[in-house]
Amino acid sequence: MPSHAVLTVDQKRAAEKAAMDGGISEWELMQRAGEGAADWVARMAGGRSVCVLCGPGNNGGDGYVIAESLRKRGLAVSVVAPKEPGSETSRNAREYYEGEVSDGALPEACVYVDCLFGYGLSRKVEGDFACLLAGLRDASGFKIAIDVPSSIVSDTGELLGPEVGYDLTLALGAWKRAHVMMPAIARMGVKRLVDIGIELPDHAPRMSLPPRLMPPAADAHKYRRGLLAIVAGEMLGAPLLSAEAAMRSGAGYVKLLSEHSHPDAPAELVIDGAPLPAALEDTRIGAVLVGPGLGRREESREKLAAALSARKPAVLDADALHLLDPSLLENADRSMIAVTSHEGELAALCETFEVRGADKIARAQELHAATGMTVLAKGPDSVLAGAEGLRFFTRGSSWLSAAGTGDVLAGIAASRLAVHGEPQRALEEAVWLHHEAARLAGPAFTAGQLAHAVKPAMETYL
Ligand SMILES: NC(=O)C1=CN([C@@H]2O[C@H](COP(=O)(O)OP(=O)(O)OC[C@H]3O[C@@H](n4cnc5c(N)ncnc54)[C@H](OP(=O)(O)O)[C@@H]3O)[C@@H](O)[C@H]2O)[C@@H](O)CC1
Ligand SMILES: Nc1ncnc2c1ncn2[C@@H]1O[C@H](COP(=O)(O)OP(=O)(O)O)[C@@H](O)[C@H]1O
Ligand SMILES: [K+]
Repeated sequence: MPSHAVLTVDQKRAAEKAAMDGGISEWELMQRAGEGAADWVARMAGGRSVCVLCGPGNNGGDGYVIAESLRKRGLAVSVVAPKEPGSETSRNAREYYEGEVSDGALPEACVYVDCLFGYGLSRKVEGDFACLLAGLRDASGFKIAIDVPSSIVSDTGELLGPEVGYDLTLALGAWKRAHVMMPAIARMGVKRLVDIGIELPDHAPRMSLPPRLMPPAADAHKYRRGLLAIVAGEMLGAPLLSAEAAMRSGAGYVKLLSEHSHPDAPAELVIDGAPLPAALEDTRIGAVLVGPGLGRREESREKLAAALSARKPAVLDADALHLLDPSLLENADRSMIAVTSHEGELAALCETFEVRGADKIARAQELHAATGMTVLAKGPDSVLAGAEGLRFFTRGSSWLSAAGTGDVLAGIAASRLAVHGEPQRALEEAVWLHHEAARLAGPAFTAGQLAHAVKPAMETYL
């Protein structure tokens, strides 16, 4: 089975070195990479012409192997290489390719394969390389990036040259950080992994895998399936959206803890008006959600304090993340807390807990390390940091960029937490269900419609 590890360049180089120390030559690895990529390119080309752009390093070496493989399959192939190969293995590859190589402008082709630079990109792309990439950006053919798009830094997703939009990106041997980070992923098109048969580190950060959900046990009842208590605050709409999603995500019983009446609340949502500390004493509560619509006043802080000192599995979202501070965490069971923060909330938490990570991945990881909470840093490049390590997700629908979709996510996560009590698993399941609900809801949905689509999304993973 291919590994789902997401590696830094150092980790990838170490894995390749270990394979070579084990007796596989670099040339053998390059042939595997090139042949595996050529299978995809041939499929996409469907007999049409292909142009391969080759750089001076091993990414360029892959390009010559791809070109030769396509040539042998009878395709019309052209190769452009502004500079001669510089490494021994890429020189082998250049000799292996029996066709013509030009160092001129980008020729016309139906499919372009970009092998200028892979994870070895070390500085701004300029001169002939930049001209070729600008030509590629403006060309109308199908564009395939090999390993990492040539203007993108593998470890950071940073752009160091012309911004080309690819249709397909083929990661060789392992996913790299750039394959999960914005803005890089927005330019990569569909992403696929080409297995080159090297062992990858067991405990590396990895892509999240689709969850496998279970129907309730034969002897289930509403409490055993999970009782979720949602703490209501100043604004009524947000916790109701969370509740709509939570009722469709597996919990057997969803309660809104609120001193106010909610005329718009659905009939199946129980409203408990008891004073909050007393309501939270119910030992049957499997999880608490606090934050959506909570407000940021002194009463809001008291509610958050009460929710945390109940020491139950909890999802913290929205206002709760602005109110949270080290003193509030003193009475809490941090290992049972799941946080769903967007960029602004993550920044606020990092400031409160003095976390200064260089990028989103580092911030999520360091916030988890500093607090013990399981942290989901949301967005098109959601990253989850918890006791089981880092998890990355493929990008969800951009229609999720609508008000209230975060309340829906928090409701799903809290519902899953009420079902099994495991924060990292709950957040992972929630992201998948959220993305699937968005896919099923199609374009231009409202947060309420998204919450309703969680029910059919559940079916996908049962
Ligand atoms: N190792 C293995 O086992 C396997 C590796 N594989 C493949 O190798 C790729 C990594 O290869 P790599 O390390 O040779 O780096 P690569 O991405 O080709 O670039 C380095 C070259 O580009 C140059 N250069 C950099 N930036 C530049 C710039 N802005 N402008 C101009 N030049 C620039 C740099 O030159 P220098 O900095 O030395 O001047 C050097 O010559 C990897 O992504 C995968 O595709 C697969 O075959 C599987 C097996
Ligand atoms: N462009 C996007 N592509 C994919 N997912 C997105 C995008 N923008 C937002 N999302 C997702 O939508 C949700 C928005 O949550 P949030 O910002 O808390 O919204 P709100 O506070 O209005 O409920 C998050 O789950 C986030 O990952
Ligand atoms: K490339």
